[in-house]
Order: sequence, then C-alpha cells, then structure tokens
Amino acid sequence: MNSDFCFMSLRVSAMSVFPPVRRDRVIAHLPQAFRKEAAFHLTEDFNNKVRTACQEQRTGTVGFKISKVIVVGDLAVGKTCLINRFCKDAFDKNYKATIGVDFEMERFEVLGVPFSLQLWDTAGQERFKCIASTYYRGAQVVIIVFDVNDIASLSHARQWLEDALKENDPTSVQLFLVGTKKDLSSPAQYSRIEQDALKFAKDIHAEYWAVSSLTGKSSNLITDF
Ligand SMILES: Nc1nc2c(ncn2[C@@H]2O[C@H](COP(=O)(O)OP(=O)(O)OP(=O)(O)O)[C@@H](O)[C@H]2O)c(=O)[nH]1
Repeated sequence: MNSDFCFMSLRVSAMSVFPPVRRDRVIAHLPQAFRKEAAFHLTEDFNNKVRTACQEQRTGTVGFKISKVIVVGDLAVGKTCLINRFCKDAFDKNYKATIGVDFEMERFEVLGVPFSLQLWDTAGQERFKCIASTYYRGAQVVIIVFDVNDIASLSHARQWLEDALKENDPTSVQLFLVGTKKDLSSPAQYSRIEQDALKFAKDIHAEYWAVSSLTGKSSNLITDF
C-alpha cells in the first residue's frame, strides 16, 4: 500500500476514534509563566515563525505529535493529584500510593496542530523507584514535584532530576519545578520556601509553578509545555 494512503487511513481512523479536543485544550495564545524569575519565556504571544510553521503543518501531511512527560518527586508530594486535577478536574483527599507508574494521555490543538501529551505518573516510594525509573527514557519534559510545606521534598528535587536525566538527553529535556499543596501554607511560610524554590529552578533552568490540586489554582501549568 502506498505510504500516503497508509497515513491517510491512519489519520481518518484516528479522527473517528477520538472525540473532538476539549475546548480548554485548544491553545491559540501563548500561556503565560507563573513567575517571571523562573520562566521559559516572557513574550506575550507565539513567535511569528511558530505561527507560520503551524499554519504549514495544518495543511500538510504532518501526523500527531506526541510528547512524553514524566512526573517525579518524593512520596505523597501530590504528583497523582496534580495529574488528576489537570486531566479529570478531580481531587481525591485519600492517599493511595502509586505502584510503579500510571499513565494518562491528553490531546491538544496548538495553533491548529494536533498535539498529545503522554503523562507518566511515577511512584515516589523508594521500593518502587526501580520499576518507575525504567519508564524515564524518552521524556521531552520532566516535572519535578515537591510539597511547599515540606522543605525536605525540595532538597530531594536535585536527586530526582539527576535520576531522570540519567535516562535522557539533558540538552533536549524541558524542566518544570512544581510546588504543590499551596492551600496548606500561610503566605509567610510560602514566601520563605518560594525563595529557595526559585533559586533552585533558576539554577537548573526550570520553569517554576506553585499550585493547589485541592482548589485547582494554577494547575493549568501543563498547557504551558
Ligand atoms: N491539601 C492538599 N492536599 C493535597 C494536594 N495534593 C495532594 N494532596 C494530598 O496529598 C496526599 C498524597 O497525594 P498523591 O497525589 O497521591 O501523592 P503522590 O506524590 O502521587 O504519591 P506517591 O504515588 O506515593 O509518590 C493525598 O492525601 C492527597 O489528597 C493539594 O494540593 N492540597
């Protein structure tokens, strides 16, 4: 079978299997950073080159683009809740440890181009680390999660980063440092840990976010990938 035909039938069958992209997954404007001190960009909107490239891809034969995202960090810092808030707009207050890894897929449309994220939720518990780390390879994005109420979880972030980068090319991976459970900290407590978090994020060239999966505040960070 001719390869163009193959591609077309794949595309048609994929279109008939998947429902339309959710309205809030249609990205027409460049999402803004949480803190300008640790951000990937400070521009207001997509670069014209990006817009042109997307326009060309929209009419061309480019298929579905997929990025792999791995979410790492200490146990119970809130990795699963972060993903559940983003993917299902849900929050569960009962802790259920991730065993090995879990997986979610989210579809987007960025400037008219189909785009999917594979989100790999990894276990923070030491005894599952070995299994989880076998899924690190091939990541385009690493999200290192810490609890803004637990300074130790921030100090362990460097080790999580090193482990994730052992399996990936450090020059082609985008990093996010995400503080969770912001609803549990007072403004004074939060601003103390934020200084350290921003310093670390700048040091490793990560974009910094602080979120609450309970309230849903700022948990749209993933649209920023
Ligand atoms: N108040 C509050 N609690 C949270 C938040 N995020 C997570 N939690 C709670 O923290 C606990 C752990 O959350 P999980 O998301 O399961 O943590 P995890 O990092 O995935 O844990 P492991 O799978 O063991 O690595 C649960 O009881 C959650 O309800 C948050 O933003 N605010």
